[in-house]
Order: sequence, then C-alpha cells, then structure tokens
Amino acid sequence: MASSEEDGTVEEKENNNKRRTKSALATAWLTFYNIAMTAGWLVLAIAMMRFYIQKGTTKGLYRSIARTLKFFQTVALVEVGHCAIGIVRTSVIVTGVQVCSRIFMIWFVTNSIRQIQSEESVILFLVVWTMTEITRYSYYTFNLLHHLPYFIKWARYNLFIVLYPLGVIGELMTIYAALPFVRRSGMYSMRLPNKYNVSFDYYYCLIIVMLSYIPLFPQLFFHMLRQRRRVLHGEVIVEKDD
Ligand SMILES: CCCCCCCCCCCCC[C@@H](O)CC(=O)SCCNC(=O)CCNC(=O)[C@H](O)C(C)(C)COP(=O)(O)OP(=O)(O)OC[C@H]1O[C@@H](n2cnc3c(N)ncnc32)[C@H](O)[C@@H]1OP(=O)(O)O
Repeated sequence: MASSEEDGTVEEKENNNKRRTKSALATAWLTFYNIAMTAGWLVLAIAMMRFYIQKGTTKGLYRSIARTLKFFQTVALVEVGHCAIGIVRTSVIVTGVQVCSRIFMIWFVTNSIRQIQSEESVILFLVVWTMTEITRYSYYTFNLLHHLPYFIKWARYNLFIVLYPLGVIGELMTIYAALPFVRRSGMYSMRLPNKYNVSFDYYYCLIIVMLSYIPLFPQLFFHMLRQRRRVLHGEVIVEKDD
C-alpha cells in the first residue's frame, strides 16, 4: 500500500495532469475562437471596403453587412464566459459592459431603426469597431501561438487611445439620431393603462443609456490604460474585481 506521502504525490500528479489537460483544452479553444473572430472581422472589413468601392456611398452599407456583424458581435458574449470560468485573466465586469454595450448598440438601436442606418455615425463606429477587433483578436491569436509581432502588440495597446473615444462618439451620435424616431413610433415602449399596469418609455431609456456612458466609459478606458502600462511598460497591475 502506498504511504500517504506517495498518495500525496500520486494525487498531486493526477491534479497536475488534469490542470495541464484543462489548460491545453482552453488554449486550443481560445486559439480557434480568436482565429475565427479575426477572420470574421476581416470579412466585415473587406465587405465594407468592397461595398464603398463598388457603390461610392455608405448608404445601404449597414444592411449589406448587418447579418455578419450581428453574428460576430453577438458571439463575443462567449468572452464573458471566458472570464467567468477563468480561462482568460481579465475582468468579467469590464468585458461584460463592453460586450453588452456593443450588442445593445447593434440589436436595440441600429438594427431596430432603419432610418438611422445610413448615418455617418454608424459608419464611424463600424469602422472603429472593425479596426479594433481585427487588432485585438489577432493579438490574442499570436500571443497564444507565442509568435507575437511587436507592431500588433503596439497597435493593441495604443490604437484604443484614439479609437475608443471615436467609437463612443459614433455610438452616442447614433443613439441621439434615433431619439426622434423612437419618440414618434413609441417602439419598445408600454403606455398606461395596460394589463400589466407597468409603463416603460424606450425614449427615456435611451437617454439614460447615453448618460451611463459618463461613468462607465472612463472605467473601460482606464482599464485599457492600466493594461497598456502592464504590457508595454511591465507595471504590475492588480485589477479590483479579479
Ligand atoms: C444593456 C444596456 C447596455 C448599456 C450600455 C452602456 C454603455 C456604457 C459605456 C460603454 C462604452 C463602450 C464603447 C465601445 O463600444 C466603443 C468601442 O469599442 S470603440 C473601439 C475601441 N475599443 C477598444 O479598443 C476596446 C475593445 N475591447 C476590449 O479591449 C475588451 O473588450 C476589454 C474587455 C475592454 C479589454 O480587454 P481585456 O480586459 O481582455 O484586456 P487585454 O486584451 O489586455 O487582455 C487581458 C488578458 O486577458 C487575455 N485575453 C482576453 N481575451 C482573450 C482571448 N479572447 N483569448 C486569449 N486571451 C485573452 C489577454 O491575453 C490578457 O492576458 P495576459 O494578462 O496574460 O496578457
């Protein structure tokens, strides 16, 4: 019969093997996921460029890429799970706010109100999102493959300084452009009296969403600045909700 020390080493070895298998599975999944997302956003970038070159206008561009955009941006919800189960070391809250804001922007604003889909602000946030996600997912991919070109690392942790504010401007201008249509149509709203005895006004909901950018966006931006200092300048950063 093995002694308790030997049992310990046997149990430790079994746990180590389980951890290594889990880590290998996580790495394989994340590599596949990031390659797929990089490819998806590259397809979106090429589709938008081809549309503009062929048509010479951005009118109708959103409708031409809406299905692909909705798919890949909605799939990004998986990333909240990545954080929650611990296969990536990042904040669940920050990731959740970022992904939910994008999904809200697409499904509950841009895709729901055709009249605003050709606004320049929509094109602005689409272009900014696409540049960002191609950079971000290719960074993760090359990082996982241990062959990370410096220019991708540089782009990952510097472009956001300009692209984040531009994206927020595009999103807020789009929501603002949507307000008159929401007010006139009463979409997604419930007026009293009704059988639920509950009223909800989507117009004021959108105004609250716009105001929520004031406290929430800085949290995301400063999170990226902390990541930038950690990755580019080797600072040791401890995230509050790790
Ligand atoms: C329902 C109502 C909704 C109401 C909404 C209210 C809105 C409130 C304000 C929201 C404003 C959002 C505006 C925004 O949409 C505008 C734009 O996006 S414009 C474009 C510019 N944007 C950006 O640059 C941000 C892009 N997004 C991100 O970078 C991430 O989503 C974010 C969570 C913000 C930050 O990412 P993360 O925390 O992961 O930082 P790192 O990339 O440095 O990674 C940290 C470590 O985790 C590892 N990691 C993460 N993901 C993966 C992955 N998929 N595969 C592998 N590894 C991953 C990464 O490698 C790092 O690991 P290590 O520490 O070992 O280096």
